[in-house]
Amino acid sequence: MALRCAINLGIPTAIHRLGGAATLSELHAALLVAASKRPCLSRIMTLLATSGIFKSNFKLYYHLTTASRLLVDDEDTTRGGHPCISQHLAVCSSPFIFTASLNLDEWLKEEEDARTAAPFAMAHGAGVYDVVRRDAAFGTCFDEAMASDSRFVSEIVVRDYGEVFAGVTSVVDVGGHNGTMARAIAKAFPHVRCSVLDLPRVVDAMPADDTVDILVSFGGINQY
Ligand SMILES: C[S@@+](CC[C@H](N)C(=O)[O-])C[C@H]1O[C@@H](n2cnc3c(N)ncnc32)[C@H](O)[C@@H]1O
Repeated sequence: MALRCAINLGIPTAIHRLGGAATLSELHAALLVAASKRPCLSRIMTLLATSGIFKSNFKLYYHLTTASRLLVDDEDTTRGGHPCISQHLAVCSSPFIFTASLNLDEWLKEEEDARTAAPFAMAHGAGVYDVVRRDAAFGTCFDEAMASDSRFVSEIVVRDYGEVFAGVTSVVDVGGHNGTMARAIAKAFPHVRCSVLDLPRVVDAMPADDTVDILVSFGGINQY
């Protein structure tokens, strides 16, 4: 929850704009934190420094770490190919997912069978994709989260795991969302013909180009 708070307040981006390290006073000046709540910000920063999200220099300066650099959401970094996974973490810590996670212990005790509801459905009476469809705000956050995750992972896949595609002539990214992964593979390995299969709602919003083939899935929706 402290991490969610830091992302929503824009703390990693503020530290980045202050040169990669910031004092509490500099953060106070940069963030929308009420004056009376400033001591609480100090506690949140201490907690996040203890967890390795930031590095504290005797509580004078808070530095970005490898982890929090991935949370910087700034045009100058994202345009330069710097990955940002804040959107993904925002969904993981959202009320919908948090409430679902409260059912994990009960869900683990149930034997798996066709009637077993996933933790998300236990909490909300509907699956993730039903809620994505009916709750516009959650749907937007979910789409942004998937897009940020794909940008992050696709960069690593093409950079570090290229040998996987040796001898492969075609790939279908099943549940490939907006096609970020398939486009990255097609661009890095032109000998691979790439297709993206996803639900009509997602496919309809997908930018069309001749890099990848777009396939519509009318199958049952996978649920968590
Ligand atoms: C968890 S997201 C993963 C997105 C992307 N592959 C990534 O790693 O970021 C799962 C994707 O599966 C899609 N999906 C769910 N049920 C599907 C189905 N029956 N057929 C095709 N895609 C489906 C969703 O729309 C969503 O884009």
